[in-house]
Amino acid sequence: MYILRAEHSFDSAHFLSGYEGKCANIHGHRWRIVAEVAGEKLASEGQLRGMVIDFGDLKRDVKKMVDDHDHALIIETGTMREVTLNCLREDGFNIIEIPFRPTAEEFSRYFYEILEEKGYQVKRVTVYETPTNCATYERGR
Ligand SMILES: Nc1nc2c(c(=O)[nH]1)N=C([C@H](O)[C@H](O)COP(=O)(O)OP(=O)(O)OP(=O)(O)O)CN2
Ligand SMILES: [Zn+2]
Repeated sequence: MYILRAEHSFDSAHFLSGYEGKCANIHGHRWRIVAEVAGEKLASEGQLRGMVIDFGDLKRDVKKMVDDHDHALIIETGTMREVTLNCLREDGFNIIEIPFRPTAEEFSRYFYEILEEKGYQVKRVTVYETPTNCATYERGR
């Protein structure tokens, strides 16, 4: 099996609702997303000869997915008062609501599923929350 890897980063803020400690406050990370996709066979002719897929396509899709989350405050639905959310939105802030706690683990599954929906045979997705801490999602066999 061949495994291809592409990575991209985005800068966004989050907080962990219900967390006891500093991560309960709004703070930012440079999130680094490493996506790995698999393929059994290489193309035998044409532009893709010797390739599973074109890195250019994979890079473009990973970058688009990641850029969609850049420079935002990413919050779990229901963890911020509507009035606060509305004020932030009215003041032009980019708020992304997601239906899960914004941890590295949850993001790794989330980005895995986005790439899967685009048709990739995803092997695993790793999300670095800091340069030294990451979580990886892959399907059990
Ligand atoms: N298993 C997980 N644990 C934690 C997660 C997570 O996603 N998965 N996330 C957090 C917080 O988001 C927090 O921002 C991480 O902070 P911390 O580990 O403290 O990272 P720092 O780089 O800020 O650490 P310093 O030691 O203060 O430099 C918490 N846990
Ligand atoms: Zn954090």
